[in-house]
Amino acid sequence: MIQSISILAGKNKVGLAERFSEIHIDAGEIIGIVGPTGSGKSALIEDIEQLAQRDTTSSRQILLNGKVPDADLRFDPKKKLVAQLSQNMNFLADMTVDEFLRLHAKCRGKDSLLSEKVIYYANSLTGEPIRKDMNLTVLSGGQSRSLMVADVAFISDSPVVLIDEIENAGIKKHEALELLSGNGKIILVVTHDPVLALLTQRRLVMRKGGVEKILTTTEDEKRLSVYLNQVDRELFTIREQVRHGEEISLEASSVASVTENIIG
Ligand SMILES: Nc1ncnc2c1ncn2[C@@H]1O[C@H](COP(=O)(O)OP(=O)(O)OP(=O)(O)O)[C@@H](O)[C@H]1O
Repeated sequence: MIQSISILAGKNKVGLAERFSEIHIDAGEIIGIVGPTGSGKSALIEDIEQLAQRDTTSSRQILLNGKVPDADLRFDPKKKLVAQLSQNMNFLADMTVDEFLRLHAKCRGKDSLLSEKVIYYANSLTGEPIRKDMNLTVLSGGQSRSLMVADVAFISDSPVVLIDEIENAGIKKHEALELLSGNGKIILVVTHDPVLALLTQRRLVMRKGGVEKILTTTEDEKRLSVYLNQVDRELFTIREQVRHGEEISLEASSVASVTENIIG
């Protein structure tokens, strides 16, 4: 059981020591990773994925539960630490949702009845209903991502979930993060989307290959996050209405509350 991971500082691209000694992340925490292109976001994630022991370009060291991890955790592909979720991922298998989930549960040594639970929670993240007899290949982007999130939450054993570029994934982002972190996973979100970035508890700011700053989400940012989430949820609803060919009414109560704030 992984209760925490610790990142012990290494060096940035120009060989300077990073300005922290240790970043301790507990299970259930949501951490943002931000920074411009080439600033070292992927390299940091790779260090965590490989459980780096001062043997990567950054010279960082990763501890699990405060200790140096066993070698089999590093090299056994079945004990993968990090599950990845990204906007560009799609299912390719020609099987139904239920067949896939049962097979995945079986491979992981879990009860195949989990399939029902995964579909139930996936449906709470998307506006387009997912049925168990649907073929994976016909799922929309939003349906696929919702299913992946729920699958990672309940079937995959990976204690760390990396979320990369889900800005336009067509799912309820707040609920997706809650579902994953509520299941005791450590969530790393690489994003510049304020809706996601401000939902995190801390943001690691990358620059020149090193962690330059660690920002703790302020009370102001938390308040802004609540507002942005409301806007995001309304956008989600309106997008679904547009998708279903409906007319959009400004008077509809859910839309009005947010638009009042925006257009006064
Ligand atoms: N600490 C480091 N020491 C040496 N090289 C590094 C370090 N961190 C990153 N690099 C190198 O710098 C390059 C850019 O890093 P990386 O791909 O991690 O950036 P990124 O922020 O993920 O960029 P993008 O947003 O474009 O995906 C890579 O070649 C990587 O190997």
